[in-house]
Amino acid sequence: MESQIKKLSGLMQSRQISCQELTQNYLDAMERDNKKINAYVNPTAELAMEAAKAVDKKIASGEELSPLAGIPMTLKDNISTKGIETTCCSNILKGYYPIYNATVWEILQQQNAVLLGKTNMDEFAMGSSCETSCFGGALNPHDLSHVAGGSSGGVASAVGGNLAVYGLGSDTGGSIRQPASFCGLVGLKPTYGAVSRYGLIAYASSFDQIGPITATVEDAALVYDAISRYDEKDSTCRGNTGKPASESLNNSIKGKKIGIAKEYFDGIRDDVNDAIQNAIKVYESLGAQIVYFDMPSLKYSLPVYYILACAEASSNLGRYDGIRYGYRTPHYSDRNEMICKTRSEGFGKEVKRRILLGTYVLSAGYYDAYYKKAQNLRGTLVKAFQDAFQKCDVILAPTVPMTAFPLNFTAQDAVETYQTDICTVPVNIAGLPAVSIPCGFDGTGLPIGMQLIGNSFSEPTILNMAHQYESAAGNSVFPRADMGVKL
Ligand SMILES: NC(=O)C[C@H](N)C(=O)O
Repeated sequence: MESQIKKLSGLMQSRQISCQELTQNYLDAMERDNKKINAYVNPTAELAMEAAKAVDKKIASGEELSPLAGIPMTLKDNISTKGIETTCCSNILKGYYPIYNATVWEILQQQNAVLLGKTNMDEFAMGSSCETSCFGGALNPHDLSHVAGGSSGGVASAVGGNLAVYGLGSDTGGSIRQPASFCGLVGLKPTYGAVSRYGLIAYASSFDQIGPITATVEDAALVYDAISRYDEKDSTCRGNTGKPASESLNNSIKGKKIGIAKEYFDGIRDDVNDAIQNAIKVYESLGAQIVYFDMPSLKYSLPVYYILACAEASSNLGRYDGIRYGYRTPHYSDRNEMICKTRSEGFGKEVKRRILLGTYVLSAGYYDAYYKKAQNLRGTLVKAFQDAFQKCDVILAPTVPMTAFPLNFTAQDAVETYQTDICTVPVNIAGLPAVSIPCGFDGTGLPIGMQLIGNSFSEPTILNMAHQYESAAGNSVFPRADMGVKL
């Protein structure tokens, strides 16, 4: 599929459309369609037009610009934007205006990106449907009776509904890949440490990564190349020190080994399985070799993830106390009561559940039984992936065992919802990169996604494999919803 970023950049460079016209198209479409899908929680129309004006000036003066210059885009509402309200879609952060920018936003501003607004998400990124947002969930542009997914549901809803060309989300246990899969998009979760998280509001710091949600693989590669830079402000960040991913997309994949671990397919829906089997055939026709193996330790992924992520969340979210910023309860008699009431009133139900779970697994007496055991098993999973990459170049797996949930599905049973993260959490545990791409539809027309998982810093390889599939499978598996800006 043609890169949307390159196409629009070309139109602006050749003066067929100005950046102000393009941006206005998106703002008009947002005005008309955002109420249908609730993707944006904070549109930034004025700032967008200012940025667009500056881009038009630079184009007129002949300045050489990056392909991302003038491209209308969005940021998940947990990415700090100086002077622009950043809420994590939580009542406790309503009215919070960061005094500094996330590094990714600094980089994109330097590249003359045009921010259309901040998008919806599950509260503090905790959820798989976007429905834990204090603004109500973002809807799936392919079927408004279904969710966009989560937690970066607003980014996926906006890009899938043609209300942004691309967006940045964050992925702790699937939050970029799962909504991308639900909305028929490409979602890249980079290697832990490839992209700076400075200014990303923390959920679970040993898992969180920022990455793009886009309509095509080439777009994902272009955005990844722009943001994967070393940043001294994030001690876990080294950036991508290898070749740009966008330069490897057209490499032949003949002879590449694709690993299939049967555990990834346990309990997935038949139509999802069928779509992936078809994709495997496409890969075989491109000359790739399929290797099958077992990864029995994958079964520990869910408990390991939910124990460690909740433990880290309980610590990270300790900072919301009503003292320094964010919401403060209006009625209290002393400091303790103020903190207690602020947190009880400010956090939603799912966030409270995870803080309680995390505090429990870290408390004396339970630490060894849960937290320590989970840390040890994390090592086992890291090793299982290292062994797997002795046998193959990439692992192919479903992104989610099903397609987008109907509305309110996740409200019914928290544990059942956690289980739907079964295919996405393993790479976060091991710190690996993975890209989700569309590979078909279910019987009702909802998109199905599959993921390609690579070894650390192998983004060029997984994006090359994804791009080759995308080109061979054609537009039929890459749906565009009938709303927003028609390109
Ligand atoms: N944040 C994420 O990556 C989403 C995951 N479902 C979670 O709730 O933890």
